[in-house]
Amino acid sequence: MRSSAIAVSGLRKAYGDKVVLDGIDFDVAAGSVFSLLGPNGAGKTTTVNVLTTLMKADAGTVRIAGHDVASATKEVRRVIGVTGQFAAVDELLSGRENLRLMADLKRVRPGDQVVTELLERFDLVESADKMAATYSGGMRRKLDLAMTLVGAPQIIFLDEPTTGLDPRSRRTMWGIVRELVADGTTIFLTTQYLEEADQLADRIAVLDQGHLVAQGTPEELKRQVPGTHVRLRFADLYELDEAARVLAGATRDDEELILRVPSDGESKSLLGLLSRLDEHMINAKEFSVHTPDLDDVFLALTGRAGTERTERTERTSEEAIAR
Ligand SMILES: Nc1ncnc2c1ncn2[C@@H]1O[C@H](COP(=O)(O)OP(=O)(O)OP(=O)(O)O)[C@@H](O)[C@H]1O
Repeated sequence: MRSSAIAVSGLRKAYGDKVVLDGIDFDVAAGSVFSLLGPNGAGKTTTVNVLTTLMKADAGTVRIAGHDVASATKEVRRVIGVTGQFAAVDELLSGRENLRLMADLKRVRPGDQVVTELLERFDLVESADKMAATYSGGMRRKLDLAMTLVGAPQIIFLDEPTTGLDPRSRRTMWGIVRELVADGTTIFLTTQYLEEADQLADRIAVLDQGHLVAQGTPEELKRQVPGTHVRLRFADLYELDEAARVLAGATRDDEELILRVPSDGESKSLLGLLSRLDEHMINAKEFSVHTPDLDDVFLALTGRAGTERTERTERTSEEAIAR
């Protein structure tokens, strides 16, 4: 069995009378990616702050590489790297100077060599001597992460590393995370993006209103929600009624005019389903086969949609209004 890089037990934290973490427990195996998933304000940054010694917990214990965060702050700081939502990058320095400063602070030798390697690894060589203020958001995040890697920490905390990044920069970040894990680094990643956790994490914990409402591998979490189904959208309630009568075992959403029909998703079953609708002269406006994803998990666990879906829905309705 792999040793534990992070062990959290009974962690509690409140701001005044607002309880943000209400006794949470989890364990992260060394060399794995653990993702803490939760909507805005769920307490992800608070968790990172406690785990990285920046904030004291009200109760509970946290061990990082075996060291207690409350009593062995120095030892903990020696083995971790932290990339926060608010980048530690000094805008008035160049990328190279920022890295050099970090290498000096951490007394990493030979500093120049480490800096050159990181600039190359993060594809920042061309802009290395430009002021960081001129960098794009994606470049700044890369520089921030490169600075975190100076001194090769065993355990890295990434607090929403891709929030606000375009899809291409997000994928670059994912690639870097995968490389780090391949080298044996442990990653603690917070994210609002279900897809990100699904892509990167060995284990996921879902934080909601102070509690971890689920923990497991992405596959285990997906198993907690209804399986593959066909989703049909109709023009009006009359068509929905008709379809619901014809297709046994379907569940309906009257507001959205949607019918969900359990299915294995194979072409033969789909053809059968469509033929039945056609025989009864029922037309579906939309037709899709849906395999459960982490969005469904979040919805099933918390009764609310995940952030990505909320954004997507808002965008769709804005687009609809614009049209
Ligand atoms: N220093 C503070 N004093 C009072 N309340 C705070 C403080 N820091 C955070 N909070 C509140 O605690 C809750 C959790 O905040 P936290 O930043 O940990 O959430 P988060 O999951 O990281 O959210 P986000 O995705 O928006 O970064 C929020 O409601 C926040 O407003």
